[in-house]
Amino acid sequence: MYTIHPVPKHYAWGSHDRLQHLFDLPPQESEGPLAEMWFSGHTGSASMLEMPSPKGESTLVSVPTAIVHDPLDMVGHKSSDEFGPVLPYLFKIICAREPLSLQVHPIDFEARAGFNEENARGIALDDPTRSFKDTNAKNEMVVALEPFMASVGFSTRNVAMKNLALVNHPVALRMLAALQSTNEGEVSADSKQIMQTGLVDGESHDLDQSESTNFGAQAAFDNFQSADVMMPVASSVWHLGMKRIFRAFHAAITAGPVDAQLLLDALQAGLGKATATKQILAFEYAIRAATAFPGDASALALLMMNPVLLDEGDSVFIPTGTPHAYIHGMGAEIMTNSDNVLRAGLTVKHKDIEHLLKCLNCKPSMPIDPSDTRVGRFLTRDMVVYRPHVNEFMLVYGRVDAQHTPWPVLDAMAKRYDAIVRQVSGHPTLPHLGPRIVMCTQGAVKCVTERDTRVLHQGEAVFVPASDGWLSVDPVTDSSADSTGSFVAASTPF
Ligand SMILES: O=P(O)(O)OC[C@H]1O[C@](O)(CO)[C@@H](O)[C@@H]1O
Repeated sequence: MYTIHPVPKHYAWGSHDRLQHLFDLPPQESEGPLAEMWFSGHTGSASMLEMPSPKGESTLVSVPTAIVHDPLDMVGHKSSDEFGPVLPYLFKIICAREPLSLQVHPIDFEARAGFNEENARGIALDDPTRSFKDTNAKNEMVVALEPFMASVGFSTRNVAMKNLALVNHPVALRMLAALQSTNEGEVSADSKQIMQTGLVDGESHDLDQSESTNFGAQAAFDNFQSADVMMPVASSVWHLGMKRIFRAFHAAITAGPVDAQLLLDALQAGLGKATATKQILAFEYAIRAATAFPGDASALALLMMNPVLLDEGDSVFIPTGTPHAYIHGMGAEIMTNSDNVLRAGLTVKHKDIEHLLKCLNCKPSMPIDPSDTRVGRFLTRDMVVYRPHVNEFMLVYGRVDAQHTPWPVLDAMAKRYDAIVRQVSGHPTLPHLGPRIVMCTQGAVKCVTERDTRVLHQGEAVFVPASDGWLSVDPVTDSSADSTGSFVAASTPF
C-alpha cells in the first residue's frame, strides 16, 4: 500500500479550521477557507502516491500515472475490464461552513454532449465558465462525520405548496402558481386571483403595495412558456406534476436578484408559522442560504426540496439529476470519477441553468439512505457499509478499539434496526478487493493486507492496490499509537 496525499480545494464556503485540524496542515497551507480534500485519480486534480523508486527511495507518482503504468496491479482485473485503467471513483472529505451551490450533477449523455460541445467551442478545461470537466455522469454519496445538513431532491407538490403558502414574497407566489399551473403552462384562475390579491387559503399575504400590483399585473397575463421551452426532450412524456415542479423550480432560479431584506423577512415570517419538524428544517435551510447569498431567490427552491439532517454515520445517496444543496457540516463524500457540477444559484461560481434544467429530475422522491437496505448484510462489527446501486464505488465507515468499548454510531444504528444488528457476527475484513483508499479520521488504525502493514494516524491515508489482496483495519495494540481510531475506506463494490 502507498501513502496518498490529498489535493486541497480552497472554495469560499469551506471551513477556516476543521479540515486544517483534521489533516494537521502546516500554517502556510491553512490560510483561507478549506472546503475539500480530494483523494483523486481525476486528471484535473490528481493525488500523489509515495511509491518506491528503482533505487529504493520513495518518489511521488500521480494516481492516474501509476494506474496507467500497471492497471492490473493497481486496480485489478475487474475494475480494468469495466472502467479501463482509471480509478473509477473520486473520494473527498468535505466541510461546509456555509451553504454551497444549489446544483445538479449531469446525467450520462448530457455529460458527454456537454464536454464535447465545450471542447468544440474552445473553452479551456480550467476556464471558470466551463461546466463539464469530463465526460462522466456523477452519482454521489455523502456519509456524515458530524451533524450534516442538506437539501436533497424534490418533496411532494403538497409539501412544497404548504411551505410556499407561508411565504409572503412575489417569487414564492409565482412558484405557487407554477405548482397549480395547467398542463399547457397556463396560470390557473385561482392562482391569478391569489397573485393579484396576495391571498393564499384566505390568508392575507400583505404584499407590499407596489410589489403586489406589479407582480399581480405581470402574473395575470403571464404563463409558464418561458419555463416550458427549457424543459428537456423527455418532458413530452412527463405527467403534469413533474411539469409543475419544473416550472416552480425554474421560477425560483431565474427570478434574478431580489431585495435581500424582503426575502429574509418573508422567510423568517414563514418560519414563525411553520409547524412540522421537516417544515421548520426546510425554512431554516432556506434562511441560511438567503443569509449567505443575500438577494438570491433560488433560496426559495429549498422550500420545495427535502431537508435532510444527518447524524454521524448517516448517509444520503444523490443520483445524477437530483437537485441538492449542502448547507453545513463535515462528511466523507464519494462519487463517480467526475467533477461535473451544474449550478443554479447560491454560488459565486459559474451557473449553467440551461444545462442543469436538461438534467433535472423533477420526480418527487424521498432521500436515499444507502446504509439502510439489506442492513443485516451490511452492518458488521464496528463497521457500517454504504453501498448504493452503482458499480463505481462504496464506502465503509468504521472504528477500531483494542478495548472493545461500544461505538456510538453503531449503537445508534442498533437502536434503529434493533435485533438485526445484534445478530450480525463480527467480520473485521473489508468486503472488497478492488482499488481502495483508507483514511484515518481519528486516533490511529492499523491497515493489514496480505503483503503489507501500515499504521495510520488521524489525517493520514493509504492507497491499497488490488494486488495487496484482502484488507483488514485493526486497532494498534502496542503503545506506539492510540489504541482507538476511526476510518473511512473507499472502494469499488467488488
Ligand atoms: O462547485 P461548488 O458549488 O463549490 O460545489 C462543488 C462541490 O459540490 C459537490 O458536488 C457536492 O454535491 C462536491 O462534490 C463538489 O466538489
